Amino acid sequence: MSTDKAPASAVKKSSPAAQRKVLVAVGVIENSQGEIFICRRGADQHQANKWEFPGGKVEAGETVAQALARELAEEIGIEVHACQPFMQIEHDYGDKHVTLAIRKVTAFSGTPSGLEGQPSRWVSVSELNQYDFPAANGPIVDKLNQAVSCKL
Ligand SMILES: Nc1nc2c([nH]c(=O)n2[C@@H]2O[C@H](COP(=O)(O)OP(=O)(O)OP(=O)(O)O)[C@@H](O)[C@H]2O)c(=O)[nH]1
Ligand SMILES: [Mg+2]
Repeated sequence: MSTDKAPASAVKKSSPAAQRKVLVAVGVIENSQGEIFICRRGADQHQANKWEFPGGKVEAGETVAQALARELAEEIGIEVHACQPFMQIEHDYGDKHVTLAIRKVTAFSGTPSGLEGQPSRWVSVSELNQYDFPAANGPIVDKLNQAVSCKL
């Protein structure tokens, strides 16, 4: 038997189930008028052409807040100064299982725009229901609407 093989532990690949699991940092960004910034996903992306709250996958060694700051700088050109936990959602799309770690961006600088060519806009919370979001996003839109209906 050959003895020059790497030990099994060194070549072990993560299971197919683990490979389709992703942790995603998602930013709910609000302006002084209470509007929320949303972007449209590309035609070649997962959940193609749906609207989203900007963000992306957390990379190895990053915290959610670090990933959020990196993604929002890359995708929409803002610098995040502070964020707060908003909610966490687990959703299985069949081809992919996502954990959305959603943060409310409470302080940022810069003017957000779609730096990757993606359509983007500020919309009032009551208008969010008119946009086609990925199925996982339903509870985010509901929670934002509940917060608005509680304001006097
Ligand atoms: N950014 C973002 N991703 C979402 C939302 N809702 C949702 O289900 N996702 C899912 O989260 C996953 C990762 O998001 P992403 O595609 O933005 O990741 P990324 O920026 O790192 O993209 P990349 O893979 O092109 O580098 C996708 O499967 C996407 O469908 C959302 O509101 N915002
Ligand atoms: Mg993204």
